[in-house]
Amino acid sequence: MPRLALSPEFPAELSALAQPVRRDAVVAVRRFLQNVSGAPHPERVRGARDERVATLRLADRYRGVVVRQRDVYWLLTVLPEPEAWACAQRHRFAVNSALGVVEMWDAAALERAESAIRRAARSSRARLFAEFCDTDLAELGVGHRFLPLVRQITDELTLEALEPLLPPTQYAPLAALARGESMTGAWRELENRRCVPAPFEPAGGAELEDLAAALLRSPDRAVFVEGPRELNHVLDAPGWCVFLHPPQYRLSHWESYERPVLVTGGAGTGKTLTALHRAAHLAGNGRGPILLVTFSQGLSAELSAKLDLLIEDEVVRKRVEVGNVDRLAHRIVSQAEGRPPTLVGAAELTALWREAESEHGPAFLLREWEQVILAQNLQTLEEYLAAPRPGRGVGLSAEERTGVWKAVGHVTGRLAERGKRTLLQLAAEAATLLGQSTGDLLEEDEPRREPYRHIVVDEAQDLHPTQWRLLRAAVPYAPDDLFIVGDPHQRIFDTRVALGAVGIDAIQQLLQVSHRLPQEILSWGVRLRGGGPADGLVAGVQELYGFRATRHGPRPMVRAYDSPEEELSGLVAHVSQWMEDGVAPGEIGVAARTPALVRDARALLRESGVRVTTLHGMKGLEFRRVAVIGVADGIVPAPESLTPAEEDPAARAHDLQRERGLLYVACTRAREVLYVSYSGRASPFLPT
Ligand SMILES: Nc1ncnc2c1ncn2[C@@H]1O[C@H](COP(=O)(O)OP(=O)(O)OP(=O)(O)O)[C@@H](O)[C@H]1O
Repeated sequence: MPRLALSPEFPAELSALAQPVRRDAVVAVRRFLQNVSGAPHPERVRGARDERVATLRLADRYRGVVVRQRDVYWLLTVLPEPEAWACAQRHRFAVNSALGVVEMWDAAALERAESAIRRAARSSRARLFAEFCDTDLAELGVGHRFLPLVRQITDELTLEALEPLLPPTQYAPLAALARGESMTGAWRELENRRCVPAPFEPAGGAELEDLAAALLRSPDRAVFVEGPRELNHVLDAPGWCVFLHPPQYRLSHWESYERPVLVTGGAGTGKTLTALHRAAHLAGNGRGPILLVTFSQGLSAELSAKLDLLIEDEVVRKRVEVGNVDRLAHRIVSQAEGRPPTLVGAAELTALWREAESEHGPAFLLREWEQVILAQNLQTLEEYLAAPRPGRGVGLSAEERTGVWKAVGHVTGRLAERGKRTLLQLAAEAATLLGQSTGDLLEEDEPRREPYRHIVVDEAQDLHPTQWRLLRAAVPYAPDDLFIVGDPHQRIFDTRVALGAVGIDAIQQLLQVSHRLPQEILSWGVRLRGGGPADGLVAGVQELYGFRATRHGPRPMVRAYDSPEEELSGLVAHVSQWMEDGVAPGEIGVAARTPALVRDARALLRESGVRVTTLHGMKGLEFRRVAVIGVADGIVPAPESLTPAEEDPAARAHDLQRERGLLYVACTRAREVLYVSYSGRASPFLPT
């Protein structure tokens, strides 16, 4: 029986074929896999640069290109016959000598580039890698086939021009050396291309010839399918279900982490996908129930649907509960009290703060309560008097603090009398309940402190310290207890907490390549965000430096209009054009800062079926094309959400940063096209 592996390009190319061709091709691949009569035979290709390459006739005038070694077949692509033969002739394959992963490159194109580089090198004595001997380069996996070419490279620009032609595992360490990094730095770059953590130590040349073993070390490039069911899954599921990029794969499939893990990374670097795959991986191991939490109910529904696609086995899928922290808190408190808790509304809460007759306003008091008192879980006035007040710009004397404490006492007292609570109070109570011996609560014979064996957290940047305490209490300290992903630059709420401060001593990992954004939107977005550091999650601050994309696309369109009416007409015209271009309504997202603008845009686009939401509502979503409207001075930042500078300048600076983050989040949802508009004066956040 042949062993069949598919490349990530194959399902995508197959689905682009006309339906009858696709159907025939699927049948042919299935027959080939099962080795039954009518299965296509591998046919050698005359003039192929690599003698292991063959083609399979998959449909009338269509062929698959395969690389064959013994009983293993790696199916790369499906193309009309002439193109399939040309593809088969052009490519070469090898095993990287440092990582043991598979490499593939267009040798015909590289040969042409090589002769041009040789000609150019004759007129220059400079050689980019002169200071590195062959042994150094070999240690970095630079293959003997590439070495003569590498020796001719005179400067960094020539190397950059070769990027699309070289296998990434060849280019990455060379680019690092060219940037002036040490051998260690170059090795680190190379290591980042590794999916499977086990080191590769070839004992002899045989391993470098073993393509099948190399494919097993390259799950980003090849997936083995055992039978028709698995084949269908690979062909039908979205690409991200099957193929992860090396850092995503490594992080999500790591056997076991001794300590909690925090993965940070810019917009579209695959944090959510990594979290989903980690949850699926843990579920597959079956060591106990898993909670996958995210910020909101809406996002948890999206995550749940994605997990359904990712995990086929129902039993395994049932091991993962998907939810948000508020719901978890609600459930724990309901179970303990025997009935659902009643929540207080925002207007009632504001009225209570007013009633407290403090010299400070309701907004100030609410922040002080949430950001200082609840955040640090302060239980007594003495604790409050001694507590630091990070992020609060106005100092409070002991007398003033006593006044605030009294106001908080008034509000919490009234709430208790009315049997009402805020969501954060609920989270705090749930954490306390879990901290007690909760045998009764969880209806267990054996008292235990937690309902989950693993917790995976998405959108971690916006969780409040109280919510972190709840999560910490909901999973015992053990290997693989917490796997957390987030991006401090996308924070859109007021909480900033270093995980260490809430008892989560996490190992930090970074994802740096955005697979959603084209470079043009990413660069513009980074300028919009201010490029400045963000704090929270990790101790200290985190920079956006080093964040990059792999694709190019059009630059964001920024359009100025004379009036709000014209701006809305402009929006409708653009959205209509996109739909005429063939973009499905579900692939278009429209966002604005204010509910009024959202209402107006919704009314105009009602028939179209596109999603229109607030900037907040864009969190965690993704669209092919995105329009953000009303990015005008006086709307973004929203004046009413800014603390007056005279009241608290530090809080105002935080507010501005949060508003910036909000716009950044909305703009970085676009996979292809970003359109931004305003009427009147542009928002001060827009890059010039
Ligand atoms: N391995 C992959 N295969 C296919 N597409 C991918 C892969 N990784 C990332 N992408 C693309 O990038 C998008 C972003 O992934 P994901 O939502 O996981 O990123 P994120 O880091 O959580 O983003 P954000 O923080 O901006 O919400 C995916 O929806 C997909 O389009």
